Amino acid sequence: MSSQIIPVEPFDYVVFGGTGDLAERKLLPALYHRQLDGQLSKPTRIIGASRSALTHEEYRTFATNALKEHLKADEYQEDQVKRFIESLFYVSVDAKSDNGWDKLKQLLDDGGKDKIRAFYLAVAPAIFGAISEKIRDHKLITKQTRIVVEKPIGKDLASAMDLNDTIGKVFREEQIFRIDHYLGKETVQNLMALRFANALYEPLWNASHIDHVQITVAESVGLESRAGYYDTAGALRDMVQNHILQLLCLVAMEVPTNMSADAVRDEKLKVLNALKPITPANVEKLTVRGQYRAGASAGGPVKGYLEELESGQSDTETFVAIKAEIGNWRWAGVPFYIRTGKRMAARMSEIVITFKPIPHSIFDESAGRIEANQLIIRLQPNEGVKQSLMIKDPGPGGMRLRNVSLDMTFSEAFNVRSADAYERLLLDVVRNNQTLFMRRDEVEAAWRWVDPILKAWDSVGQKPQGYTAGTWGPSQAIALIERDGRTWHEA
Ligand SMILES: NC(=O)C1=CN([C@@H]2O[C@H](COP(=O)(O)OP(=O)(O)OC[C@H]3O[C@@H](n4cnc5c(N)ncnc54)[C@H](OP(=O)(O)O)[C@@H]3O)[C@@H](O)[C@H]2O)C=CC1
Ligand SMILES: O=C1O[C@H](COP(=O)(O)O)[C@@H](O)[C@H](O)[C@H]1O
Repeated sequence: MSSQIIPVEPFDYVVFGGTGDLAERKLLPALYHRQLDGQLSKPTRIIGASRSALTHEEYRTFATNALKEHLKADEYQEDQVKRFIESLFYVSVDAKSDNGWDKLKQLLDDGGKDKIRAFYLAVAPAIFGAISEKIRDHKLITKQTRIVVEKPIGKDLASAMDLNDTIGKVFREEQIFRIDHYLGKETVQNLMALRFANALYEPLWNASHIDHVQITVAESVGLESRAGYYDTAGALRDMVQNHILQLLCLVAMEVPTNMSADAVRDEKLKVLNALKPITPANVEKLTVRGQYRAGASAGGPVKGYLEELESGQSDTETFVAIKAEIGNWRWAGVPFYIRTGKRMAARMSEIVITFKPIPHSIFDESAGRIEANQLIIRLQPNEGVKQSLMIKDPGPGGMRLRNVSLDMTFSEAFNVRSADAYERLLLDVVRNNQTLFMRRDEVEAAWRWVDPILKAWDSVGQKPQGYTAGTWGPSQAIALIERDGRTWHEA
């Protein structure tokens, strides 16, 4: 066990949707990893809850198979798996009936009413309300209870407000943990460390010194098995409304007075409220929608988006690029170029801060071109931070300048495994720390900016442009930034 790992108090985690894809691929492996690192104390219990009629033993078999499939060979350690599996239980409940709820109450109460109790809603948002009400009606809420809610939180402002109202009728805001798994990524937290634990950047972190910011979240995968959900959402709702706007907020927010949940979230909220509106008058200039066509990925040829759909037709975007601006003193006139898409050339997510060029060069032409400094924060792959600097080419050949990078890849620098975002977030719930979770007003403010873009696309009839799978998106996305005399950063 690393000396930095502090065990948390014992807890009961009830995972509604405990037999689903999210539980299988992410939640169970994340909790197992925390045990492996020595962070779970006895008598912690993880209780799967969904309609399927399973015994505790059958659920343990399900979980063992999930760990076998989703852990690396050296992470699957028989003795550790055995210990983990012993902490698993299962209750069959239906959100829409009273079946099973008394059993769940009995199991929880057996663990003690003072024990930390977390309910994770890894189910479709349509049953968030029904489950919340059952939790209340069957008196499962104790002083130590929190609820965790997965995305999507709505498909527009009105539905997000409805969902927040529904959950808010049962739980207080301090009990509600709205997950955005990007906030649990190591580099995203490092962004705050970089900005607020160094004297170096903050004085330069404004429109006087920063030329522009780029945020790219590129995926090489396509729809996988999520066509039903994705085709009703699209890239703007699926990635921009939540993950990308959260990244933008962390880059752009003022310095919070401390790391408390509300201090950080107050500052993020101000950024969301300061985003300049995109309207039918400017939407075609400021946004690009794309949809992938047949092409190639690392594994060989891949189908186009429409061929993956049963209906064979759709105007849903699988790519979006936006030139956003923040209307405040710190960021006036600094464009934030954002882009995200599926079936792009690589899985690559990064934030690039490009500083302004030096105001005057004292070097003659033989020194070569002086490039603007860039700070690159890599989310994936190879999480890390890179700072480019101009230096003199070594040797006696005169003053020739070269652009070099101070490059730090966290896993190499610290020789540690990069933990999955869910590992951090699941335990922040236990620790009752909401700093990396979205507050209601943030989610709604994000929709307040996104909704008009969706409406503007409809109103001007802006359809997605085709792009070949395995590329960086439609040519119009390149034009979006090149019109301003800038280019997308090439990883
Ligand atoms: N999968 C992922 O990677 C991600 C998922 N999410 C979100 O997480 C949520 C769950 O997703 P995912 O795991 O993929 O979905 P799945 O469809 O794989 O799983 C749904 C789960 O809900 C249970 N369930 C369905 N109806 C009821 C009911 N009436 N009462 C009790 N349990 C019920 C199902 O079990 P049973 O049939 O036995 O009842 C199953 O365990 C969704 O909101 C999704 O958008 C968010 C980010 C990523
Ligand atoms: O929330 C989502 O995120 C994933 C991308 O997450 P990452 O951690 O693999 O970068 C995306 O594939 C999915 O469509 C979206 O719903």
